[in-house]
Amino acid sequence: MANLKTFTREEVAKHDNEDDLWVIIDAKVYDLTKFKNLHPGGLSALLEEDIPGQDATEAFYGLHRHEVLERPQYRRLQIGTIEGEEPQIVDKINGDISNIPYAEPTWLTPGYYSPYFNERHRTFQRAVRKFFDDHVYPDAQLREQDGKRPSQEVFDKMAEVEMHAMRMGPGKHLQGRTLMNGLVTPEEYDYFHELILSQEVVRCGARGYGDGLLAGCVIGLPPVLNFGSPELKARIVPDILKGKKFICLAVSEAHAGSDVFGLQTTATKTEDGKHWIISGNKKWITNGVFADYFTVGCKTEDGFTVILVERSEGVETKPIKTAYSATAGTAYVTFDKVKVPVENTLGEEGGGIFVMLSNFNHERWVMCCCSARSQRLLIDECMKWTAQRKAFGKPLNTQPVVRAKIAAMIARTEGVQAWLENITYQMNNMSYKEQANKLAGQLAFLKMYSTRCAAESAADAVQMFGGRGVTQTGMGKFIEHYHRAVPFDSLLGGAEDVLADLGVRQAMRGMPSNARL
Ligand code: HEM
Repeated sequence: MANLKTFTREEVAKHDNEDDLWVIIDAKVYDLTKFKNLHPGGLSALLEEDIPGQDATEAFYGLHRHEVLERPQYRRLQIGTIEGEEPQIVDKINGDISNIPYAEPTWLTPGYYSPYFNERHRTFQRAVRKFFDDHVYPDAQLREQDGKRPSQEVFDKMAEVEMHAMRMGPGKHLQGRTLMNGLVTPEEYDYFHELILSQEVVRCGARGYGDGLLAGCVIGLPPVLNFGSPELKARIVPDILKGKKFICLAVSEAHAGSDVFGLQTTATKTEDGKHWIISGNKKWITNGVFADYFTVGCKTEDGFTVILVERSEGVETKPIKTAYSATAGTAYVTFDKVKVPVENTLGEEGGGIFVMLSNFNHERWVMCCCSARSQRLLIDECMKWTAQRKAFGKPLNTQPVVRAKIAAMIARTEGVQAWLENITYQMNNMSYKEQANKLAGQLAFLKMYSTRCAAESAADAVQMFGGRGVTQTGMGKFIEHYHRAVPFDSLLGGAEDVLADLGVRQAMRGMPSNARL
């Protein structure tokens, strides 16, 4: 921007035709003469009577995201600014808090208080957000499009600040590590820190990439950490937490999803009792395409057993095409007589249900963190869009029906986050066993409720964006993506109806036998 000049509006007005075409956008002057034939929106749009030589700010923001002007190839088109005027619309600043009302949870909104988050959490949040904006967001936008695995540099950067370890939650695995360059100690790291981390991941607005960013590890590694032998852990965990090796959870099958007793993958012992022989298939396995390790639910003589399988002879993975990007590495996995040492058994033989159940609460809570945060993106997008987009001569947000949709969206999002923070506070104060007893129902309800809210808000957002809400590029690109990907959240970790029923059955078990109306 070294050669920018200043112009008066009168000077700009002289460049008002096809061969000499300038416009003003937010006090910046653009020369579109050479660009006009390359303009993706066509030449005629630039020659409408109120555009050449004039202020096109309103017309531009009704049709383009601000990020268009941030792209280097378009930034070059700016030749100057208007004398005595300052641009009002700012570029994205990495690490910034959104100033759009309700686009951040209250604890991040200036002037509000929180009983849960302290200054240390806030410092941590600022660093994590800056980290994601600097190192993850650009990769997310690329990979969600090309479907390749998240870049190794991103995994490496995350490992430098111990993010892979932090995403496993508070616990022994953090001991001796320097977390986020020392901004939080392993002893003080709590579930609110983890909530922050999980929620910042989601801000990339790229759902497949979010899962590609080692969601498989978040659900597949805890059984190893909690139930693996010390030797097994010493051998595989360090490389996984460094982002060099990848692990996934392989439970659901073509034959059975939530119904673990219906699983058909079998593990039988060799005659000498030293190995398992595993055969069967697993479906919808997040990160399976690039995983080195598989935490596998198997049918065994004693019932259901969880076994760690390493990628080896007889293991094959094929990508499954889903509604979101291949960057998540969603796989169909087949095990054909795979030989696995019995030392890779996680927990007791026949005790797989306990291993799985102990994982479910944390897994569902992480999903709630993500779902709650992702709904903020809808608010951010819809508040901006309905303010800058005009229909029938007025901004969309002058229509009561649009405001009613936004109201419902905000109310749902605030409700979900408040409930989530309450549960997180319980988790910080309960033992793991108490959590299993008291929070399974709460989390089942919250997850079911959150994903229903998300789907309703996504559908409302599409209505507000119209055709752009179903278009993969341009103004509505995040809405289209969200609306397409939101069913994932409603299925992972248990379908909504299954979770709802689980919660009610738990509540029924807690009914006092002498209760009467
Ligand atoms: C610096 C100036 C401009 C640049 C760099 C630019 C760039 C672009 C780009 C990249 C697109 C593709 C859609 C997207 O990615 O959002 C687009 C679409 C479009 N642009 Fe521009 N544009 C500029 C100015 C204008 C102006 C002044 C108008 C006049 C109103 C205009 C009208 C349109 C229209 C009608 C579309 C199609 C929108 C759609 O498909 O929804 N553009 N422009």
